[in-house]
Amino acid sequence: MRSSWADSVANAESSASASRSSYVPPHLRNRPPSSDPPVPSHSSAPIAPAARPSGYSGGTSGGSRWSAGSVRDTGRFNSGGGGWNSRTGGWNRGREREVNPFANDDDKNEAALNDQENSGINFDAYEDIPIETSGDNVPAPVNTFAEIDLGDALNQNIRRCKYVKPTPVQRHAIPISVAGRDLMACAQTGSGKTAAFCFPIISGIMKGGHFVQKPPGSRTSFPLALILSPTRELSVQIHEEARKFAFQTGVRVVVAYGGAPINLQLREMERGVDILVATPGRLVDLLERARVSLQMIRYLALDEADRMLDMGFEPQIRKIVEQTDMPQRGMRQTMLFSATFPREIQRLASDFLSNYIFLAVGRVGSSTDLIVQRVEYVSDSDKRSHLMDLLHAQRANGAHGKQALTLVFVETKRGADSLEHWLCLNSFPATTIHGDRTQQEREMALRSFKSGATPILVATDVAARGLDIPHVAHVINFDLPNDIDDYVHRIGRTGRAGKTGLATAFFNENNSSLARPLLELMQEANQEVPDWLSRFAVRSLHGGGGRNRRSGGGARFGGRDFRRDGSHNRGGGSDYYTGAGGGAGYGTAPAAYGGNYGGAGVVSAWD
Ligand SMILES: Nc1ncnc2c1ncn2[C@@H]1O[C@H](COP(=O)(O)OP(=O)(O)OP(=O)(O)O)[C@@H](O)[C@H]1O
Repeated sequence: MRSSWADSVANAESSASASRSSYVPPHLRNRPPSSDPPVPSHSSAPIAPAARPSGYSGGTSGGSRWSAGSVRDTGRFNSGGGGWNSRTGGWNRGREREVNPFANDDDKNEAALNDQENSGINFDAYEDIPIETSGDNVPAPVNTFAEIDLGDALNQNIRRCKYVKPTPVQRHAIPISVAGRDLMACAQTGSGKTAAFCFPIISGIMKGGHFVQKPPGSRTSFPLALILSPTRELSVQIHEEARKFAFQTGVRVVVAYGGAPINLQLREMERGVDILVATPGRLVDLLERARVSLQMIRYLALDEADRMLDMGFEPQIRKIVEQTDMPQRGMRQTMLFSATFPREIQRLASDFLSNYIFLAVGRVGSSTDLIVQRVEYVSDSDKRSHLMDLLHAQRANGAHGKQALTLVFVETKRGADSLEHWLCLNSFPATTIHGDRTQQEREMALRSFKSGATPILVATDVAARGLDIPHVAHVINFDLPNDIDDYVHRIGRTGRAGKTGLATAFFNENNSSLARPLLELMQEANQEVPDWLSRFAVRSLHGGGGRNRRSGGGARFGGRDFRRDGSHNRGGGSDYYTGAGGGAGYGTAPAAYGGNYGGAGVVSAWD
């Protein structure tokens, strides 16, 4: 497990001195020392520097400071000699030892072996999931990892991770990406999307031999792949996973995110970076300091892509993708992944993609039926005592402690602190994660929760997406979100990788607008819907409420590629599915979309 940056600071001196003696600059790692400037290999790459359109790198003198450092280096790259593409043995061929990312997993692996943690994934739960693909010449799915030539080292890591066979999204997405195609993929929470975008990237870099490193003397790094995610914790998690997948492949993965000392991250990057995992804010900072150039990017992955392209992030992402030296679409491979993909976001996302394949595993925006969903009518003033009842019942059932973590979502940061305080006063050890806490506190809270030391985590939406925390048995929506897709992500912190989970929501009049989408979502997942919720849904419909965007819609399997809707390139009109299953009233006003992000006192911890 990754330690917090505070730990890193504490360890920095010792590790720095330990590594100093054995440090080999990246550009010298796998070949005899030479004075030749480095030249990247483009042998099988989809992009050649010469083919890059002019102008996008801002390559004029006095141009954008974003690319100032890299423009100079472009010339150096292009003018150098060859011999740089023969790095196959990875870290161990150099003098620097690669830290074994599985080392801390030894105990966990033992336990996993016993309870068959990963190999015991309940694949039957996924077998009858409907799958939709659209686009030109969609590569055929595979049934086993062995059917795809991912490379020996990566295959070995897949075995180390105890992934016996690919999940449905992996079966479809990996062959598509390995074939070099752009992809917009939507698959349920906890269904293995991280590996679905990491494997093709790692394998592609290994096969291409494109181990570009920065030219000697340059302080600018030139990653080949960029993985962006909306939160610091998710970036850390993707980095941890990717490091496992990339172990001994020669592919080096580095993470950069806000709230942590940038110098440590810069130092890591200076040691070489093939895959950069980052939050957008920190990446912009690195670009502005000219410490990273995106001109060698051949793989771009956006995790939680719909969040990355919503109102809060879209300008930053556009800046990163369209106004830096990153190769244009078609010249790089772009992969977008999420469990939810509203149609209007699909439309925005298509700006970043070229001749892409759309993949939906399950209905777009649906929740998995591995999660038992309960909704209870609780007035605001009763919420605390109701929560207490639930927690007491859990404790009485012995369902508390290390094997059963409870994640409680609230609306505001202040609300999170106050609920945590109250829980602790009532002898329920709790901690919080939200945007007003320092990054060190956030990481400590997450560690304490994961370890079971503090089995209740009170969180704002900063913990809603992507976090893969084993043993979260219960997600409680103490305050429901305004948006049904946020609900889908929140409850998706349980019921992951084939395991079952429980989600309880406290509903009252203040959540009326969510009644209808919630009811539909629950019906679709074969959940028991209380009569009173149906009445709320009907009332909200007649009263003009229930206006809540849906990711898909449709009676049986309505999640689909927006391109299939004949109206997709018509200007104006509703951007929202109405759904064959009686989705009338879902066409929310554009102003409402994303309106719950970043509002005063609401969610502000997005990085
Ligand atoms: N083929 C596999 N076999 C067994 N376990 C797997 C496999 N693929 C992924 N997993 C495990 O499943 C869990 C969920 O994976 P992951 O976090 O990638 O889900 P996700 O689809 O990205 O979820 P979210 O939508 O919440 O971000 C992880 O613990 C991961 O290690």
